[in-house]
Amino acid sequence: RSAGIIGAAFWRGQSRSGVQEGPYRIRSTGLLERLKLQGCAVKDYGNLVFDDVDESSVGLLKSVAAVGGANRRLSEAVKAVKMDGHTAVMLGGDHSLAIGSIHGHSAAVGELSVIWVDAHADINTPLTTYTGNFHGQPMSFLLHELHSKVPVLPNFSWVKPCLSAKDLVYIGLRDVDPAEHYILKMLGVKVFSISEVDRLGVARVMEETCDYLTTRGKKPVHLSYDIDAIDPSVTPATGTPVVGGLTYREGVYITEHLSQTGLLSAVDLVEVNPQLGKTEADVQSTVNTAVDLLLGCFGRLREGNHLTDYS
Ligand SMILES: N/C(=N\O)NCCC[NH3+]
Ligand SMILES: [Mn+2]
Ligand SMILES: [Mn+2]
Ligand SMILES: [Mn+2]
Repeated sequence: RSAGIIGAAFWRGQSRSGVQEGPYRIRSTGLLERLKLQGCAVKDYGNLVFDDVDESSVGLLKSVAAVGGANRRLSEAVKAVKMDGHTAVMLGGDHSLAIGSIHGHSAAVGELSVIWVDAHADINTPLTTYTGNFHGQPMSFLLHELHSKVPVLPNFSWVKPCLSAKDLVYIGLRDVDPAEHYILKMLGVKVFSISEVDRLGVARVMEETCDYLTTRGKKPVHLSYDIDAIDPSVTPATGTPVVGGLTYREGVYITEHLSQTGLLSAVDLVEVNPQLGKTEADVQSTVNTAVDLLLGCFGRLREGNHLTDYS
C-alpha cells in the first residue's frame, strides 16, 4: 500500500471558519508517521492553501467562485496523486472539496464507485439548497443524472459529471432535507441510513454495500468520510453535529472492511473543525478518531498487526 497525502485548507463551502485547520491538526497528531509505522509507504503532497479568494455570492450561493476555484486546484492535485500510483488521501476542509477530489480521482481512473459516509446526503442542487452552502451540494455536481439541474456558475465550467447514481452508496444518513430525499428516491440511490445500521448491523451493511457496488464489475472505490457521520459524543469538533451517529467502533469497522477489499483508491476525511471543540479534549477526541479511521483504511486492525518481515 502507498498513500499520497493532500491537505486542503478550505472552509468556504460552509460558514464556520476553522475547518481549514483540519489538515494541520490531523498531520500534527501523527498521521503520516503512524501510516509508515504500519508499513504503508507515504508521499506527502503538502497542503493546498486558499487565501486570496473571491467571497462574492450568486443569489443565495456563498463564495461561488472561491468554491469552484478551490475544487479545480484540488482536482488537478488528486489526479496527479493517482497518476503517481498512490491511494489518494484528502484531508479537509469542508465537504464541498469532494467535488474536486472525486473529479480528479475520476480523471485518473475513469469510472469509479463512491461510498459516502455522512450524517448528511450533501445532494442538494444550487436550486434546492436553502442555506447556499456548497458543502451541502457536492453530489449534484458529480452525478450525471443531476447535470441538467445544475446552473452555469462562475469557476465551475471545468466540472464534468463523473459518477452514476447506481455507483453511489450512502452510509450513516440521519439529517436529509426533503428535496434531497426526493432526489435520492427519484434516482434510486442505495442508502443505508442510521436506521439500516441499527437494523442490519454494520457488518451486514458493509457486505451489502460491497456486493451492491461490485455486481456490475469491480471499480476503484472513493470513500468520502465526513467526520460528522460519527456520533458527536466522540467527534464533537465539527460544524453540523447530529445526535445518534455511528459509534467509534462502527466507524472504524467501515474502514477495516473497505481496506481488506483492496479496492480503496481514494479517501476524503472532511469537516474536522478544531475551533468548534468546547475543550481541547473534544478536539483531540475528534482528531484522534479521524486518524484512526484513516489508519483503518490502510490496513490497521484492532486485533493487532505485525509487518511481514522485520528487516
Ligand atoms: N456537514 C454537512 N454536510 O455533510 N452539512 C451540510 C448539509 C446540511 N443539510
Ligand atoms: Mn458532508
Ligand atoms: Mn455531514
Ligand atoms: Mn454541460
